[in-house]
Amino acid sequence: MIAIGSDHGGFELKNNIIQYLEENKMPYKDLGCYSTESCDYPEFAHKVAQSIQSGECEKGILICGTGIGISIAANKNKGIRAALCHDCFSAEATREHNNANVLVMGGRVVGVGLGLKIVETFLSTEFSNDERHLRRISKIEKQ
Ligand SMILES: O=C(CO)[C@H](O)[C@H](O)COP(=O)(O)O
Repeated sequence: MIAIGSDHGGFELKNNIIQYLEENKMPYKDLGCYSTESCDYPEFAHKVAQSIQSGECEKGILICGTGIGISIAANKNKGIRAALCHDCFSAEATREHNNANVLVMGGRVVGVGLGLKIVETFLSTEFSNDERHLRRISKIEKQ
């Protein structure tokens, strides 16, 4: 299950991603926001983080205007490795190297075409399980 959330700045891209997930029969949970009305991104970062921490969702996708604020907020939650990616190379590398469990994008930064390609790359790339990456991730967890 994929948890997805955004503020008003990411609302449109979130809707496009939801359409992509539905077309590809990928189960998801939409944790808001539900309109373009101005709202506060930490709320949605926290909801997505909680759904992963509880084990209900395996991965998450978060979008705000830039992707910056919502990734800062998401990364304050234990066990959350949220990666702000605006290119496919980073989306692939963050899965392979960091075992990132949340993809973050800026709805005012990327267009729909690139955004969906980044989602596809992130969701289809496995963690390498390499010893050096596991060691580094465990150091993050201890901080
Ligand atoms: O990108 C963001 C946080 O990093 C927000 O989406 C952005 O700050 C919202 O701005 P505004 O309230 O002016 O629409």
